[in-house]
Amino acid sequence: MHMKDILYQYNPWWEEDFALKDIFPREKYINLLTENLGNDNVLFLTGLRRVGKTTLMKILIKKLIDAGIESKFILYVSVDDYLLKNKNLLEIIEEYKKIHRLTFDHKLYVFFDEITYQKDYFHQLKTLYDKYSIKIVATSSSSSLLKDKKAFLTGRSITIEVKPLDFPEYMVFKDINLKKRDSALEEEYFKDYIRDGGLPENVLNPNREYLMNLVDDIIQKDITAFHGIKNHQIMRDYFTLLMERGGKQLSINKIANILHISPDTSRRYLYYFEETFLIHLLPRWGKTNEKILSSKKIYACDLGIKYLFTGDRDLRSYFENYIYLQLRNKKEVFYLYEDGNEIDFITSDTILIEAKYNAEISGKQKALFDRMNAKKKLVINSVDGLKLLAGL
Ligand SMILES: Nc1ncnc2c1ncn2[C@@H]1O[C@H](COP(=O)(O)OP(=O)(O)OP(=O)(O)O)[C@@H](O)[C@H]1O
Repeated sequence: MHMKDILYQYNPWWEEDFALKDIFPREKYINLLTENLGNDNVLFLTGLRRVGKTTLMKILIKKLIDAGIESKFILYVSVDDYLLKNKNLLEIIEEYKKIHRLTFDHKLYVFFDEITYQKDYFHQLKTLYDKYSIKIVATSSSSSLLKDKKAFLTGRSITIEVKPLDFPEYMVFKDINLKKRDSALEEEYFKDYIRDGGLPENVLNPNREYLMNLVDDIIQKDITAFHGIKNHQIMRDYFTLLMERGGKQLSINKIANILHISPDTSRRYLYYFEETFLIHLLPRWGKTNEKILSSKKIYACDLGIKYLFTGDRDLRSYFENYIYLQLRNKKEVFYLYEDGNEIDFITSDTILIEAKYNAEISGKQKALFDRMNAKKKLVINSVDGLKLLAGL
């Protein structure tokens, strides 16, 4: 297949009206992305596989077309396409220029999906950035591949992490509209949300096998194959252990012992999970040294995935995990641990947050809570209480 034909397939709007079917808008992200379309920065979208990055790109493309941008000035390519394996970004752009006889006097909008599949994508992006009047939007499902290389575009790139649907978005996707305030019903729906999680396809059509295959695929393609690890099963076992330890301080050594691997290997594997967004690690609040040496707490990327591995035996742990996901990227966040007592979260601007689903804060914890000099102190113990997070 010629590259020209491939590009035509990826960009149906060059020839016909472009419509998006059965897509729910995710206003928060769309507003944030639209705000960033106007500037020259390279816009990176990261996040877990299947979380909806490509869909957001397509929504942006539709917005541009609806705003009157001529469709030939918009290019979308999935860089991990097998047929484009031997083509670099500059060659793709050259072909695109040829197709539309573009001279680059016009501003172009170029969307590269899964950009990190190109080995030296950052050099190529920099060349494109320096050479043309071009707005580049790119996605990646690996945090570290972006982190290492973004230095080439210092001050000229913005990264937005797309997260699984939160509970209000879940309700929209499920077409549930609680007209009257009904806390009891809301709690029930939240239990459904815990089971389904926030991955769009799984919310629309819940299926354990889908989530299991997704986790397996990420472990297989993005971890074992990518890092040359031969034992796939050990990574599955590792991930199961991580899910079971959700919300707890993680001991790299204990996991190393259980899996019969060295502590160094255990640490390395842990970061592989983190870079695929399958898990998130929360550092301890304190002096720099303490922060580095203390164990981190672990959270799942998605409640549905956590549910797959641990079932519904501890709703409180899901609630805490949910709060972590809401705080993530909004604030720099840590956990607080002092004299054997723990407060779930403290933000860098000293907001204390304790997740206590259907329970009261314990006496010792309360003492620590009261003793801390903090800007705000929140105990969240119900789904209704989650609204307190909106104001942060
Ligand atoms: N806003 C949405 N409304 C309806 N369905 C959605 C929405 N966002 C994502 N989906 C569905 O979820 C699935 C995954 O979405 P998408 O391909 O955009 O994710 P992705 O993050 O780009 O995945 P990958 O990293 O694997 O390429 C698709 O089937 C898509 O239709």
